[in-house]
Amino acid sequence: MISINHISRIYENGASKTYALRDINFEIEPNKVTIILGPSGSGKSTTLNILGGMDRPTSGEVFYNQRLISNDSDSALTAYRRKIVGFVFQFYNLVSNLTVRENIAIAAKLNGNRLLQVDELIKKVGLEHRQNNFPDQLSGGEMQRVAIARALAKEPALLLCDEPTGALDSQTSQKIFQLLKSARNKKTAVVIVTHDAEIAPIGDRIVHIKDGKVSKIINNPHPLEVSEVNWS
Ligand SMILES: Nc1ncnc2c1ncn2[C@@H]1O[C@H](COP(=O)(O)OP(=O)(O)OP(=O)(O)O)[C@@H](O)[C@H]1O
Repeated sequence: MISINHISRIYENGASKTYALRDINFEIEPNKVTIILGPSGSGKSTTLNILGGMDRPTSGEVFYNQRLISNDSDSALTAYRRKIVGFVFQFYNLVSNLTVRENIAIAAKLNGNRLLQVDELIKKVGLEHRQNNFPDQLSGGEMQRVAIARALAKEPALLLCDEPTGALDSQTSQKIFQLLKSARNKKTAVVIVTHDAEIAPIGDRIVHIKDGKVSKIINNPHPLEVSEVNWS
């Protein structure tokens, strides 16, 4: 579904250059959870931003369903982001003056989805009892569940998650990862960025990034259940 071919990304600030990514290659497929694993500063967020059409590589190509998107115009890239990509960030990014239900409904409406689906989504993330609350009345785990429901309201082909449990305790993290794993399907690829090697084996594919390079790719035909991870 997505091919990343020889991507490099150099940040230039005045005379200084940072080589955030150096010639990386990998594929993302639907019905799979791809984990991008690496230490701080290795280039994970830069990779995710390029996958999500929020940034362009300095060189190399990104294909979505065989179509070259890395040379797209700003408006074409915005359309790709709107139609294809759902984002889940570490710090939720909810609209603070909208309720749980409204945060999800607005995403569903923007994408022309049926209102009925809002109920399904609220149920899926287990927030029926919180649907009329505002974000500042929720726990971190609950806010992240709203963010996931909001991302899923798009029925995205690509669900991109940047350290989705970075601010959460381990018990809450387990529930969030279970939810994210269950989001993959024939149409949806799930990509999760993490620095936590313990979590990586839940992925169907693990892309190790180090110093802006892919150091190895592991295809994992028997991914761990979230409950099998060492959460201590
Ligand atoms: N806008 C920018 N300008 C200059 N350098 C940048 C910029 N964004 C990222 N970098 C640098 O690029 C490299 C990769 O950054 P990136 O954020 O992709 O890493 P990361 O693996 O996501 O790190 P973390 O886990 O700490 O978020 C780092 O050296 C970082 O300092």
